[in-house]
Amino acid sequence: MHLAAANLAARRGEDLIFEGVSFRLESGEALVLTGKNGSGKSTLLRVVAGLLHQERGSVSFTDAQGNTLRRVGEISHYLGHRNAMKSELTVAENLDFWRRFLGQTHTAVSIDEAAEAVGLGGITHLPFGYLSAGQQRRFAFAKLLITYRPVWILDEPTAALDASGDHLFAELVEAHRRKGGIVLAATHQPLGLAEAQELRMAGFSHSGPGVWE
Ligand SMILES: Nc1ncnc2c1ncn2[C@@H]1O[C@H](COP(=O)(O)OP(=O)(O)OP(=O)(O)O)[C@@H](O)[C@H]1O
Repeated sequence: MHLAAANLAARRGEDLIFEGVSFRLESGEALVLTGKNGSGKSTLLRVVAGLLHQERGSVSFTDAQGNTLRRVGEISHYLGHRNAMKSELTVAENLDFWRRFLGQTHTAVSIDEAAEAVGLGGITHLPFGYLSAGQQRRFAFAKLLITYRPVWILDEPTAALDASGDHLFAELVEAHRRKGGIVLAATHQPLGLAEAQELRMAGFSHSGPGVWE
């Protein structure tokens, strides 16, 4: 199983944000995107997730049987800057929506188990909007657990977390990797992942002549 990107370029509006980005992640591997604000980390994640069209290049996922899929979003969890939860619904209602939307799999855990896994068992009856920013982010991680997807695409996943949340996040990601999962994450802070590769996004200012033409 592997996730591959070849010679990717992406444009936002009129501007080419990056070009020539390639990587290959095998089962259990993680790639961390770093770089200054505006360097294109979120853009690359969104291209891989299929939420933005690339200007050039390709993204593909090949499963353990050797079948190759171009629509990587179909086998990925995407966690953006926002948590994709409705404030007025309870945590349980939000997670139940996502479980039905994403489709249940035999390897998924229950909503209560997912809440326990993120250290917040017993409060899934509360409206999502009542929770603190860190609690909301933890429940966004719970979404990654209720349906199995081999690829996790995470945009600044630990931004709102305290130290124990950071540790918990690292444990969840490492457990996913031990099961063969692949992780692609953008971050400004260390994520505590073992042997993660790093791709430093340079942004357009380092992309060389001709990029703006
Ligand atoms: N919808 C949009 N239309 C036009 N330009 C955009 C749009 N979204 C982002 N950009 C531009 O694309 C560039 C890359 O943005 P992106 O969000 O990918 O950067 P980033 O590395 O994730 O930044 P940060 O670290 O601040 O999250 C920035 O210059 C940004 O202004």
